[in-house]
Amino acid sequence: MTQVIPKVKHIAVFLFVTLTVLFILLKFLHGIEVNSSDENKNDATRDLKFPEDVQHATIMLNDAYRKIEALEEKIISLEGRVPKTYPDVRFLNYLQRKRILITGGAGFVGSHLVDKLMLEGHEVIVADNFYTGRKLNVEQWLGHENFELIHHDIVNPLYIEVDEIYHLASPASPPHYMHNPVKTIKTNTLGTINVLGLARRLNAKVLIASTSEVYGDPDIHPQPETYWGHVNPIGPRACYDEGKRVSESLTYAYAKQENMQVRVARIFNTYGPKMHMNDGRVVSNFILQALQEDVITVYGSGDQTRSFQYISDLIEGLVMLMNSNYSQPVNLGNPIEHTINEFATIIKTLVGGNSKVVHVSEVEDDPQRRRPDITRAKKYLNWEPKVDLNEGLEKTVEYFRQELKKFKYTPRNKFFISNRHHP
Ligand SMILES: O=C(O)[C@H]1O[C@H](OP(=O)(O)OP(=O)(O)OC[C@H]2O[C@@H](n3ccc(=O)[nH]c3=O)[C@H](O)[C@@H]2O)[C@H](O)[C@@H](O)[C@@H]1O
Repeated sequence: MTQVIPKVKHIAVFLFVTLTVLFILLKFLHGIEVNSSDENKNDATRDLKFPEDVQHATIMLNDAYRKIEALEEKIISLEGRVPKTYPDVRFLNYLQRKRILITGGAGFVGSHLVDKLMLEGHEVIVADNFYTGRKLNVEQWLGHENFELIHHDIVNPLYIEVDEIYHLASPASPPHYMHNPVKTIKTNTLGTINVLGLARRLNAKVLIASTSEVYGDPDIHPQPETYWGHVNPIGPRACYDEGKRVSESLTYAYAKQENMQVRVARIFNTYGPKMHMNDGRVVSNFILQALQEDVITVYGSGDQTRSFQYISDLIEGLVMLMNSNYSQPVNLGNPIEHTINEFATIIKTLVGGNSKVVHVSEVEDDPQRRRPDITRAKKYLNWEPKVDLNEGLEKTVEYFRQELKKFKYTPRNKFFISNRHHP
């Protein structure tokens, strides 16, 4: 028995020591665990911070993308507005090169004249109030050393130095000139006085753009320049018809009194690319209506007639008249005449599609027949139109087709919304 007790004592001591070691070991291990879980906690905290960083970086990246996109757009728009290369212009020495002012040079006719005179090597200054003209029309010349664009309303005097002046400033489409008849009269009276005054001061040659509308609703057919016309002086078209008649009167009064060199072009219905989508005249209306399979609107019976000339023929005629020695009025137009009904069929056939021709109410004082007698132009300028109606219309249809891709046209509201950003 005495031998058993020490054995038990030994076992108890052994157990005590073992348990104590185990306890210390466990304690130690627990300590490690606690520490390592703290470290994990720190890692976790770091993990929590990381998404914030990513979020922040993403915001910055998106911001950078937006800025790059804006810059790219700006570059595209600048490249579009200021071409790196200009069309080749002829070189003229200082004796041949003229400095030419075109009032209304950003309009339909004016901008085509700009192209011709620039290509010939002259210096061209355009003065336009952008009432119906558009910078877009002369965009290809912006920045060219021979070209200058002035935002100026010719109702106010203009003081510059030039050798020749083409005075084209005036709204020309009936809905445009009737929209603000007083302004139309001012442009054709005060505007013409300012132009003639400038020409007198500079001893410059001046060409005034007049119109077939000075013949009004003619009772002589076709119309020679010697015909005095049949105009209602108080009708809705009077602002334009009478405005242009006064413009002509002023021109010949100045010429006689001040011994000036003047030219007067009586322009008949003209069409072609660069016409405003919202021009409102028959050519642009019918083409746009046909292209969009909308109804083709004939005003009145459609038996009234017009004779249509292509823009390049007119431009050639204007320059030939300016360069001639002939100072009396000259008709510039195509003598091939069509009724408006025939014209609707021509457009329908050319464009195709399923547009219906509808007759709507007639326009007050609408001239019933119009066709130029171009004997004078042939004799004194050796000019006659060259472009066939179908050929000219094909180019014009193609132009409007492209315009429709760029703009949404809403004829009812008479405005259109750009599909692309215009600066
Ligand atoms: O170019 C000319 O000689 C002159 O004539 C035009 O006047 P207008 O001939 O009445 O021009 P449009 O508006 O094109 O009208 C031509 C004919 O088509 C008709 N029309 C016009 C638009 C339309 O949608 N439907 C339609 O039947 C008119 O009633 C008119 O009988 C312009 O007023 C002038 O700028 C220009 O000087």
